[in-house]
Amino acid sequence: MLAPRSNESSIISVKVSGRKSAGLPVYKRSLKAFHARKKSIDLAIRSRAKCISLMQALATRENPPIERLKITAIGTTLRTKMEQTGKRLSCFAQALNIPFSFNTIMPAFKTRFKKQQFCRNWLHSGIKMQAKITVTETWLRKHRHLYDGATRHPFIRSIRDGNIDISAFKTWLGQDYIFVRAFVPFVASVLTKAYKGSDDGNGDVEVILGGVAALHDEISWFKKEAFKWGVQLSDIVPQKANQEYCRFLESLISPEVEYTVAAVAFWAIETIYQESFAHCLEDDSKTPPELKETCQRWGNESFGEYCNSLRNIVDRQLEKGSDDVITKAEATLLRVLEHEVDFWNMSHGRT
Ligand SMILES: Cc1ncc(CNC=O)c(N)n1
Repeated sequence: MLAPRSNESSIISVKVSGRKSAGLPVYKRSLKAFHARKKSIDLAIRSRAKCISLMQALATRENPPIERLKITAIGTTLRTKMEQTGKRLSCFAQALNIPFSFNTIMPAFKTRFKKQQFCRNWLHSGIKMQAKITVTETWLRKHRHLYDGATRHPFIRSIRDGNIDISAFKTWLGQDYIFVRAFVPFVASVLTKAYKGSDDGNGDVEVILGGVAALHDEISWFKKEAFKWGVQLSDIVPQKANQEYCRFLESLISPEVEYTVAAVAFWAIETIYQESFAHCLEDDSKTPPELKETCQRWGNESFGEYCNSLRNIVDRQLEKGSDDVITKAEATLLRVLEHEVDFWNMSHGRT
């Protein structure tokens, strides 16, 4: 559900969406209501700047004092970006002594039109709109702890903080090359399942084909990068965690594994790298310059959009999946998360 309107006194819900700013009149009207000491108001604010001026206004208000400011950002952009915004706003609220909470929701939209329609309705109709929470959203909330373990691993943190041990990086590079080679037939099998398993009016095959194509370039990149760091790829022996992960991928190639289940694994595998490496590129990161290109490879925005397309595919499939398939798919997600954590541990030399 979208930022539920609270009936408690002085609780203000603010909704943030999109990059473009809402018409100023909406904002002015809301502020007027606020100055008139209405007990509860609901603002549709579409930019961080406006949130900040609102907070400044709230901080100087004495009667009645603000009890809590709740901001819900609706997902029209990348999760990591929204969370960054949340962090900044939270710091600001703290400085102003305003009790503050922030949360994000990311409803999936099938088309750009649907998204625009949603945002427009949302701005104008206040709280009446409800966004349906997707299955992936539910899972990520439920397994937040494990998910964060995979995307904010000490290995990733050490890149981000600029104190990574270069030998650990080289280990990761060599092992990941082997992983990516095993990933290719897996992705090809997802492509086959997409072709066979659905009527594909939604263009799943094309999205997945884009993934296959990118892997070709990725393998060349690994070779080039290995040469740069003096890593001899032909000598690499896959370590235990890597072997187990590759074996897991192979098990998913089987035709008995449903398209939905395999697609969930595919989405999760790509997204974990996207979120992990995007974290190393945030403004306040101290990632060493020589590792920036690696982080860019998975942390860039267009890879992020590709991950979102995969997520939409997965949510659409899950929406019509049987209970049995949904249960299997969730278990598969958990196994991917565990394998990813083990993979980072192995790279970090903590097996
Ligand atoms: C262990 C692991 N997980 C995910 C990825 C990202 N997908 C393809 O490159 C990767 N390269 N390695």
